Amino acid sequence: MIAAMPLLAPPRADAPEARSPRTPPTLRARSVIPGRQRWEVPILCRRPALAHVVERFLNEDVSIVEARVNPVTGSVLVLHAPNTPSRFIAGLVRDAVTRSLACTDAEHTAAPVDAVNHPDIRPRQGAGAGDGRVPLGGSGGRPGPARLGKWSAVLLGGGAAAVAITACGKFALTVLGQPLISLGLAAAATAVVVRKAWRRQADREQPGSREVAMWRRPLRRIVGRHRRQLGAATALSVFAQLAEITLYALVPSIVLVLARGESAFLARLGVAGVATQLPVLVGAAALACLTMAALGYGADVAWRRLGQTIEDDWRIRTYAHVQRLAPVDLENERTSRVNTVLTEDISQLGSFVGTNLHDVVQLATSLAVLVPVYLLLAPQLAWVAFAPVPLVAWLSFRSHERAVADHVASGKHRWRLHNRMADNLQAHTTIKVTCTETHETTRVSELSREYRDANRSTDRSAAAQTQILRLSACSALVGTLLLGGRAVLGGGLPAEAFGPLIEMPGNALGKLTRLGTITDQYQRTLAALGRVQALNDLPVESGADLPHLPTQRVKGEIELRKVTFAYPGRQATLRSTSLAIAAGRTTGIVGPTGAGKSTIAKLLMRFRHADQGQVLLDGVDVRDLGLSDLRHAIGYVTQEPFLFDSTIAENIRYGTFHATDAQLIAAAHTAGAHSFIADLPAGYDTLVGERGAALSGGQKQRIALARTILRDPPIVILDEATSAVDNETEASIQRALQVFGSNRTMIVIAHRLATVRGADRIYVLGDSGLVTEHGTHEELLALGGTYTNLWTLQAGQQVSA
Ligand SMILES: Nc1ncnc2c1ncn2[C@@H]1O[C@H](COP(=O)(O)OP(=O)(O)OP(=O)(O)O)[C@@H](O)[C@H]1O
Repeated sequence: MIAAMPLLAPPRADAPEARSPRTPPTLRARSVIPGRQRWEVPILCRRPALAHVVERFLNEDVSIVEARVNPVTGSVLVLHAPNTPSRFIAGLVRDAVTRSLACTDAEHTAAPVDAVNHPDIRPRQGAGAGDGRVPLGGSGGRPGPARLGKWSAVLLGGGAAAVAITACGKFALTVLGQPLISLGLAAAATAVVVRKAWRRQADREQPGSREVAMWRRPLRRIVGRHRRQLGAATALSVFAQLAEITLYALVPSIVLVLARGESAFLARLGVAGVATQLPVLVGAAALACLTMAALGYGADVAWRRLGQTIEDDWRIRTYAHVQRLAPVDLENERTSRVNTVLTEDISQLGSFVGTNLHDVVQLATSLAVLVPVYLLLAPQLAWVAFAPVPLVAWLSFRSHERAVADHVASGKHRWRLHNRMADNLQAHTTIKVTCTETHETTRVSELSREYRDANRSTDRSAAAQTQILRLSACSALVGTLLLGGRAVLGGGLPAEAFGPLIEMPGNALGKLTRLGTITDQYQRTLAALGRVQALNDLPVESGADLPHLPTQRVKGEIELRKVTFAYPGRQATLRSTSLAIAAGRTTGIVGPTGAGKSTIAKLLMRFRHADQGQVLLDGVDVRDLGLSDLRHAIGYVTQEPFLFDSTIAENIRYGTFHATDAQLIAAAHTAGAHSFIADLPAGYDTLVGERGAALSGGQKQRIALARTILRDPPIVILDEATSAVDNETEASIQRALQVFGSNRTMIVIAHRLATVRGADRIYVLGDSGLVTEHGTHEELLALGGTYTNLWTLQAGQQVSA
């Protein structure tokens, strides 16, 4: 029996990280891909009890599908919905670790975490009777004592404030009645609310946005050279908002004129008598209404257009940059990350400008009007108008955070349901074969019901939050009516000055309710800008400015001189490899899988660079040749060629866009593709589908071969380019290629020795790209080495086949 030990022992001296639970734990991203993240958390290393609690906290979170913590390595694996922002998950991991660490404190004062199924976890003696569950508080899932402490503080603070106001209510009212003091207090309180919310959101959802915000004028970077458009959209927004405020001010004034008979202010302006004043005021209101609608429409269109222009601008610029990146930056999972930046992040920049900036300008205009108007016309009411500002700002942030959490919760259910349905559709044959239709229908119904229930509670809370926000915003209206009415009755405020002020705070506060969303969007935009900028900062392939190499001057003599090369983090693929490829001849390269044959082609095309040694073309190091010229001189056909989702003709013409139909068909003939293309109902106009899905492997290879033949480069590399075609077709392609290949440097990489049999020279590679044999087919057979063994083996296989 394992001896009982403290529930969560403090970090051991030999633990990799010993820190106070108050300092944020160190997290290092190991891999972050949509739907799956792996983090390294040193503090969890060799602390099984802590790791177990972190795992439980994470698995209790609705946004996480599954979490696994390895106490030996301190690695945390999180599986989640692919559309959940990865930063959000990172925040959850950090939060779970912090909360688990905080339990170390809590165990002194409250119920322990528990003695659940883990031998390391035992309640401390006298620490309270655990019920076998982690004490979680409400939706936040925080340990009870922490929440209790927070609420006690709120209650104590509220109580103290109430006592203070009762005790010195008159004094407080007198102080608040000073407009500048009330304005200052409201501004300070709002600043505190915004700052706290900003930090919370930045830490939980968008790490990195704070750093980007430190850049000088991030908005200016986003907008770039479209400042004029920004100015025009801003002006339209400001005037539309002024028209709206005017309308809000005119309506109560009209009612006032009707009630009191006449407006002294208008009479002083020469518009006397209610019969004249009424149509003037109504006309002004109608004009304000029209202006508001027209300018509002103009502003909306201008902002949307600006958003789209910015998006378009960034996308084109970034895409052009991505095209010039080294292939190494676009391999494997990096492609999906780059794709996310090009699509989602750049859309975020555009949509923030297109939708949220409009709101920001309107809010700023409302406050810019509200403050001086109140200070001028009714300074004694200013505190009523300003007091709800921090409260509404706080509620706006809270409701937005809740909305995000709700959205994540329902997103998890939606993801499960969609996954199940997509799986079932793909597995329809299996389901039919196993007669499990009813079973699957039941499973989908259950998931659908869970999703419906999750949505119901999300909808309820969203509706409640909207109304709570409205209610708080309306409190300003009630306060203004109450205190303003009393001031008018007491003679301290002229009714004519009070009328236009009634609706103004409500209008401004209504806009303030969007503050949470705007701040959140701003942070997302900053984080997106950071990623877009990082992509744009990646170095491009060098060599565009190197000496020109006209294709017609290329002879095609290639040499690898003691080349050593290793992919990052791998053993050397080529170790001091040397080989010479004669100009205008056909050279075969054979060898076991992984020997480095394709790597030689990549080095020649400068997709990668040799760590040592040189790759020479016509005696010049390829690094000293113009990149575009070098690649123009080489035609490279791979085993798995890429076909675009268009017609066969367009795919063959890709790169030689002006080729005539006759040239196109001639190339297809040489590649052995014409006969099968001609048999298709739409011939050369046949759509090949996504990545050539509507064609067989051998057909795709022949189209790619035709594409290179049409380009007519002086050097051609066929890297298993005909591996998927049958022997007979390959033999006929080879016959056709003999004409095409005369006076052209051809490098044929193949496993099937029959493919290279006719080559002028064949290199046999061994481990680490070492050349073990070379010569013609006959010379190699005479050697009786590896090549002979392979040939005998393959010939035997053919005979038995
Ligand atoms: N992008 C890469 N990153 C890391 N390692 C790589 C990469 N590409 C290839 N390798 C490794 O380099 C070695 C040589 O690969 P290469 O594709 O050149 O072999 P090959 O001789 O052409 O093999 P095959 O006959 O199977 O096509 C292999 O061990 C492979 O795993």
